[in-house]
Amino acid sequence: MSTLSSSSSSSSLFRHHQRVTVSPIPNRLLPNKVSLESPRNPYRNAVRMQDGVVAATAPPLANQSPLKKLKNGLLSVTSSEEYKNVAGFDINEKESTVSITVVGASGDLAKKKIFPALFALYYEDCLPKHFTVFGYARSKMTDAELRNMVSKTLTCRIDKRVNCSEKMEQFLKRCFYHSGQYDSRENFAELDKKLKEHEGGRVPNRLFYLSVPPNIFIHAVRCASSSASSPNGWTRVIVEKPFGRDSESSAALTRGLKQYLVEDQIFRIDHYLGKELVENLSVLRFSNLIFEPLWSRQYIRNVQLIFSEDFGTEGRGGYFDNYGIIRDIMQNHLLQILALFAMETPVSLDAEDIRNEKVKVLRSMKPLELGNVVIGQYKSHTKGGVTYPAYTDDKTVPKDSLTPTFAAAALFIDNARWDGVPFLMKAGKALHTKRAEIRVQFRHVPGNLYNRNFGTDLDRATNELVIRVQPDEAIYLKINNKVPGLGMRLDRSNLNLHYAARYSKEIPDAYERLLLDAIEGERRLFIRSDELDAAWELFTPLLKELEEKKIIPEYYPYGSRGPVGAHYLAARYNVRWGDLSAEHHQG
Ligand SMILES: NC(=O)C1=CN([C@@H]2O[C@H](COP(=O)(O)OP(=O)(O)OC[C@H]3O[C@@H](n4cnc5c(N)ncnc54)[C@H](OP(=O)(O)O)[C@@H]3O)[C@@H](O)[C@H]2O)C=CC1
Ligand SMILES: O=C1O[C@H](COP(=O)(O)O)[C@@H](O)[C@H](O)[C@H]1O
Repeated sequence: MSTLSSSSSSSSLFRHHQRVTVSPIPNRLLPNKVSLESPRNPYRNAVRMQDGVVAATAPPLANQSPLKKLKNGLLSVTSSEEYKNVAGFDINEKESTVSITVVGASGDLAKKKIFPALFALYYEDCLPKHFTVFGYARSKMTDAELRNMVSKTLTCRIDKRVNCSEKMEQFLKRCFYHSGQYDSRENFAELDKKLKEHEGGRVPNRLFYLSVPPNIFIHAVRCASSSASSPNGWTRVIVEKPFGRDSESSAALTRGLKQYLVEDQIFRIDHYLGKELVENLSVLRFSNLIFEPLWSRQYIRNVQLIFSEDFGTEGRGGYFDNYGIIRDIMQNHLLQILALFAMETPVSLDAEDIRNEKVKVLRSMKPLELGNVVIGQYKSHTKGGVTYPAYTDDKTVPKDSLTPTFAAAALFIDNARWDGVPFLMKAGKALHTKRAEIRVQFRHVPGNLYNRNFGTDLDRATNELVIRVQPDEAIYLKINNKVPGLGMRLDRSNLNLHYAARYSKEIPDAYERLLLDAIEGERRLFIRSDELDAAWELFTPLLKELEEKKIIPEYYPYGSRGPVGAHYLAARYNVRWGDLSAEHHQG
């Protein structure tokens, strides 16, 4: 491992102009754009001086320039100023701290996802040395009551239970609460005072997580930015969806946020981008030779993006009825996956390069047409003596609601790579199974020598790549092979990367990755405002038409496979939904 040595053991590294030698870490070994202190920097301990001062090796903060200064493989500097110039890192920098304020801490998302994710990061030693978590909401609570509430939802990973309860206690001691109104500058100023006490004179960095209903976003941002933003560190705000309900309301939200924040401070979260297999999509495409050459209209017949849940909107009907499944899942989660799937190779893994490519895909797409969409709504169903409710049985949902709980759509990308390839999306609640997957169906083999072995149904013989995002993460490729023996019978088999079998490590929750990224200022997995605008442009005309024409959804029984209309839609493009074929269980 690379080491770092100093010619003196003095605690002040450059006090006497002593010469410091720093052995470089080859660029190729460093992860893309991580900060020195990042837990994702595998060399962070290697560059820590014995006296506790962090001295950076040349990369990653500096570009190639320090390498020019290398002599016998060592970087040589004489002063902190010179060090700062070559390494891009101020060795005398004051220690910093991160305060994470969960706005809406009494709510469902905070309890279910945000606090548990923060604890998991703490357990994994991924949070900075100095950090504090603050809950902020209107509910009256003491610090002890917050800790008690939070403690109920913290869990230890199955594969990592060592010291878990001690770690939980240590984590809870770092959690505090402040009760206040979301539109009160005074209340945020009180929060600011408390944050300062905990920051103890270090450079304060502040992250606000807006885990409140969307009508509160702007009030909270106004008050947080004017009364509780960091004076000399960074201030970032994570915003939860929904980002509006159409182009106009989304643009208004963006304008509102940008009155108080610059784009770089806004972290619009789409938690599907934090899922392991969605993150893996780019690795699969761009670090294997075998996929990218096939990744176009020349070899791909259709792409299917499928989301289903085996439960209804229970408990969230009030929110859901104003949005429906198209806004809840398709316009964000599935469209984001589509953009990552279809984008051209980005210039680099930098956030802006990736987001530039995603925007290009979205802007190359045609807005959805009503004729290419099927909507459904679940109705009550009795099975095995149990009666499952209809969507409209929810007391918070109007009895005559036409809000879709299911939708299927065909989308097209008008560019050279994807011209004519249907991208089919399907999303639904209260279906027979819970699953999210990407299915890529390849074209038939031209002049296939084995055609007669497949009978008349050539679709059965096409290769299909399945990326199962959840549950039971897997990537498998359906291929044709010969059944062993003297005859010539063909079979379908899966080349299967089954994560549970391949890796014993538990897969982190999406919120862990995204929170860590926000703390580190990594924007790659967050939605930029132009991406959001482009996404809404595709869906807004359709959503308006559905509502204006009061299109009646096709009713499907709770727990079923959804409306039959979805099959007709797919058939129009010569597609069969891969998740419904008899074989898909093999995966
Ligand atoms: N829950 C989930 O699984 C998901 C949620 N989201 C989004 O995350 C955000 C938070 O979600 P969730 O925790 O479920 O939301 P909640 O409805 O639980 O609201 C969070 C907190 O906000 C405050 N609040 C609620 N309603 C109002 C109101 N009308 N006026 C003022 N304050 C209010 C309450 O705190 P208090 O009364 O103490 O101030 C509540 O505890 C929302 O934007 C949601 O759309 C996104 C994806 C999934
Ligand atoms: O954003 C949302 O996602 C959840 C599904 O998330 P998952 O990580 O559990 O797959 C969905 O239930 C909810 O309606 C939607 O708002």
